[in-house]
Amino acid sequence: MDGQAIRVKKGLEGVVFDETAISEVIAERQMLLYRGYPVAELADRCSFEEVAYLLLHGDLPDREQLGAFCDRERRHRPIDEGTIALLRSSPPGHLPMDALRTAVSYLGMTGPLRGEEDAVGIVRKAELLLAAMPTIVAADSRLRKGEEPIPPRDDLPFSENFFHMCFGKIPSPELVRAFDASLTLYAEHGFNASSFTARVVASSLSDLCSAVTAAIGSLKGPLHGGANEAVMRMLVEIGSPERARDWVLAALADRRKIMGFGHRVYRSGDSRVPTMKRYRDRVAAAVGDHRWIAISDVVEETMRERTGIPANLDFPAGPTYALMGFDSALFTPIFAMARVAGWCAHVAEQLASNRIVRPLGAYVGPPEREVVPLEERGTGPLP
Ligand SMILES: CC(=O)SCCNC(=O)CCNC(=O)[C@H](O)C(C)(C)COP(=O)(O)OP(=O)(O)OC[C@H]1O[C@@H](n2cnc3c(N)ncnc32)[C@H](O)[C@@H]1OP(=O)(O)O
Ligand SMILES: O=C([O-])CC(=O)C(=O)O
Repeated sequence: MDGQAIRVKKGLEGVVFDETAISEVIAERQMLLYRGYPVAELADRCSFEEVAYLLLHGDLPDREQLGAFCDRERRHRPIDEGTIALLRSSPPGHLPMDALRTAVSYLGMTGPLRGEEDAVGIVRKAELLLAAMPTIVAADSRLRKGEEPIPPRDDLPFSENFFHMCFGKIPSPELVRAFDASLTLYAEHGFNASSFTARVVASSLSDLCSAVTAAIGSLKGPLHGGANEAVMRMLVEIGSPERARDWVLAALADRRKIMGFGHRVYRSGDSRVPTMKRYRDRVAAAVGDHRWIAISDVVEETMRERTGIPANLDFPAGPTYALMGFDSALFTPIFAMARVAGWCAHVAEQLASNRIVRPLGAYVGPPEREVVPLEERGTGPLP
């Protein structure tokens, strides 16, 4: 490389990859804006449908626009027999994130989601994915338990309908509101690993379902979206507030990462945590179960004292979903159901001003060497 010193940016830390008008993370103010609007205000004042519209279409909808958007979303909730058959044939004990990834990939071979992309058509396709993903997640969650899928209803808002498809009933408005707000908080977050993945795939002019399939794969990892499930496994393993401090100290002594803590961009606190905690606490009060909060408080206090590393969104979100009755294996698929709005907005933005993503690597392997023919390499029989 012209003899110049190369500085490798592991994990692309601090690298500005492109411009974006979708969201702004202002870490020093613990602030997150979606297209200029503070996410805490969006979570409190808007439905997830309004927020998804904002991310995909660029501004908050008026009533007419929202009505038309919700009509389209409700119309596209049912999934086809092929997708259901695919879920039915998934191996027993499979992970819901694997089922979701496979089903979205399958959708890319079918009907209106098939084919090439342009920045405008992509938003219509995004609406189809937004509508279909909850149906896939709910159907798979029931099939995994040996239960029949419950078809979506077209007379219910997004969050109510998801509860209906998972449980056959809708919980109290308090729980539905908290769930809806959590979707808003999860919907978008700049150039995080999964959104970056979606943009990289889109940059080769691949199709939307390929980009979203890859993004789901990226989200699944415990350093990213998979952390909300890992948080719950940790809280269950700790079991009681009395055991929490020693558990954390032992994990830190083993140099293990504590799930739901730390962030590449926020160093002094995740903008979304205060809002998510507020909803978590309301849900705990509504269901009368404060066990996970009591353990969480000790974990957080011990982390603050020993490392100064603050919690991220996954820390309060995981136990909130558990209190709502969801299996922990569903937490990351729920994250994906929300983040698909952000992923698709990123794919559209990438395509609107595309250049293929192609960074460099600093080669550290063997220097140039001559190829020795196989007959001269060792003495064993030739295959
Ligand atoms: C919605 C989301 O996706 S938010 C992220 C969810 N992920 C998690 O909660 C998983 C746990 N957290 C982590 O693994 C990390 O903090 C990440 C992946 C989020 C960020 O990673 P990075 O920016 O690369 O930070 P990095 O891992 O270098 O951490 C810096 C230092 O803090 C420590 N640290 C960071 N997070 C944690 C943690 N959760 N527990 C213990 N120590 C931690 C690291 O060990 C490292 O210490 P060192 O300098 O002594 O080696
Ligand atoms: O921004 C990140 O790196 C991870 C995160 O919080 C998110 O994707 O919501």
